[in-house]
Amino acid sequence: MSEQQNKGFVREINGPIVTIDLPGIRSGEQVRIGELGLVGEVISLAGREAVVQTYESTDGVRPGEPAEGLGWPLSVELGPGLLGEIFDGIQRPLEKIALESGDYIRRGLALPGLDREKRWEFEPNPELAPGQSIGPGTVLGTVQETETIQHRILVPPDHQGELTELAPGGEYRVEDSIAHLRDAHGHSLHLTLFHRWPVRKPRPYRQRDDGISPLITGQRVIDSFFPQLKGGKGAVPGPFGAGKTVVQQQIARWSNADIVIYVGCGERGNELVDVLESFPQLEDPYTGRKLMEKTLLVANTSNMPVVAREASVYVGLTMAEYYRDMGYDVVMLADSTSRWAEALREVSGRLGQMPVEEGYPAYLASRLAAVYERAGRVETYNAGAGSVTLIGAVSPPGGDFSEPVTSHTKDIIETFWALSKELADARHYPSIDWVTSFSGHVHAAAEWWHKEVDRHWEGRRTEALALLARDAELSRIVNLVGPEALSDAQRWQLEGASLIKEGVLQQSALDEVDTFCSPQKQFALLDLALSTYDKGMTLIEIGVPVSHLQDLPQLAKARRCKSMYTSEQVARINDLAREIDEAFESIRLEYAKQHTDD
Ligand SMILES: Nc1ncnc2c1ncn2[C@@H]1O[C@H](COP(=O)(O)OP(=O)(O)OP(=O)(O)O)[C@@H](O)[C@H]1O
Repeated sequence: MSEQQNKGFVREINGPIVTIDLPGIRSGEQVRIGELGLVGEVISLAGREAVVQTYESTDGVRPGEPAEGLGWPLSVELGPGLLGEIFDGIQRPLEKIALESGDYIRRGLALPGLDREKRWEFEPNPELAPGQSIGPGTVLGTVQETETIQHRILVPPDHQGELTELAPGGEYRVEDSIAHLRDAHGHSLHLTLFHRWPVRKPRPYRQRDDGISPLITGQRVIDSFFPQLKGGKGAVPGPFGAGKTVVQQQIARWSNADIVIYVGCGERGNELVDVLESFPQLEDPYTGRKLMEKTLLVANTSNMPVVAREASVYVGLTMAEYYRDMGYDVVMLADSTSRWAEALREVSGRLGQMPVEEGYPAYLASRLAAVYERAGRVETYNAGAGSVTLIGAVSPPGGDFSEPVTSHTKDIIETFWALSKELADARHYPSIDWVTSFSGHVHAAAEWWHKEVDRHWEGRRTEALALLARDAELSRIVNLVGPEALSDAQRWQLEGASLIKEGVLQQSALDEVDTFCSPQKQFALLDLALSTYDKGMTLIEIGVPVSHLQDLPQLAKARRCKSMYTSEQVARINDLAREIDEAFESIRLEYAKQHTDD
């Protein structure tokens, strides 16, 4: 990327959209606008005039003020020092900004994403020697970025040649040279611990990888009912206050991903504050270290215009792809893609483009698809597997899932966790509706579950969903004609469904024991509910009145045992299943005895 800078001037200002006169400017180029040097990006060109979307408020900028092209597209800095950081939508480190300019970001503030002074202990790759040919993905060495994450310093995707020098082990700053290579034209290039990458250009990889590994989130309704694979695309649509943020935070906190990237995109300030305050306190359940050691946050701050949300998703995605290149499994959470789409709407409106559905531009669907397309499990250049799982929250106005962002998202993703207002109102959390949610990964995930947990997993899941569907039908009858109209078998079906709802699907994020549930415990709870239901039904079929079964104290225990036993105490859940068996057996014997006595 050339660092040559072009100068011009501002012609016209229309909110965040600024027209500049700047000969030689290129489409997509990053620019600085006005005396303040506001950050922007060229979105269209007409001769020497360029239309720029600015990521900072243009209040006070006047025609005639200078405009400057930086010579490179909107890019992020990729290198050690990303983890644990909180960036704004254009990768400015928020904590450092707070130190420099207080709580408010001074407009035009140009702070690099990565700390220039910090020294990192670089360990060169012992298998490399000058004279070797190196290319995209070659590991030049490693840096221990945090206690748990080793940062592999890779040759960037657009570099290839002969290694002429590799720095010895020692402390280096991100701008220090750690290797030299000679390219095919004989030019000597030096490589540092970091490089820049344009955010709108997906990072390349060798090929897609079809390996199967579920993203275990510890949330039963997700893992056991609507599973997500690593590298998959998911959406969490939900009406106001139904629990989107909690679902995303639970995934960030408990999932078995190596790296978590949380992009708070246009959500209300207090929700972001909650994330920013709570994350640094959390512990990673897999390593016992601080969760922030494997996490980075991108947050649109309240003084950034709507348009800035657009960039933040690409900034997050590029960093996610970068860690994927190192062979890590990354989860990126975007909260929310609706607010992101509002930025597209605002820009297209200001450009006078023809609105299509509800004011959104015609390219809404293709932009959404292009964002989600960057997720995936891949074979990296250095032959390992890595993945980016992308999960976007969607906040449809009025909870209407037929609106454009939700409906287009639904066509793109593989996993749809639809939150329901009715369930949230009834305090059934997570309020993921088992009727409207779906996962395209069930059969693939079954392979893993059958091998690692229990070969009855897929069958049990289907039985549970069938019972829940039956419950919905029967509840309609009860609403119409009252419970008296139901037979004992039907009442037991309602009882079985309620065992699944309370004992399996409901899971409080605030319950210390139940907030995370291992796959083994998930299956044990599901099996407990269903085997209780099955055995009860055999008793009902020989004529035992349903009330005899409903009164059993063990049933109440089956509803509560998710919070009584931890993931390490699965054996206790199996003990309870045996206790219920014995109780049913004694009812059967007693009933048989009564009938012989009669
Ligand atoms: N799994 C859960 N366990 C316990 N409580 C929950 C759970 N999910 C949601 N809640 C409750 O619901 C409240 C609202 O959840 P949340 O903030 O995630 O909703 P939201 O859909 O993100 O809201 P908004 O539309 O405002 O963005 C939480 O503060 C919490 O009290």
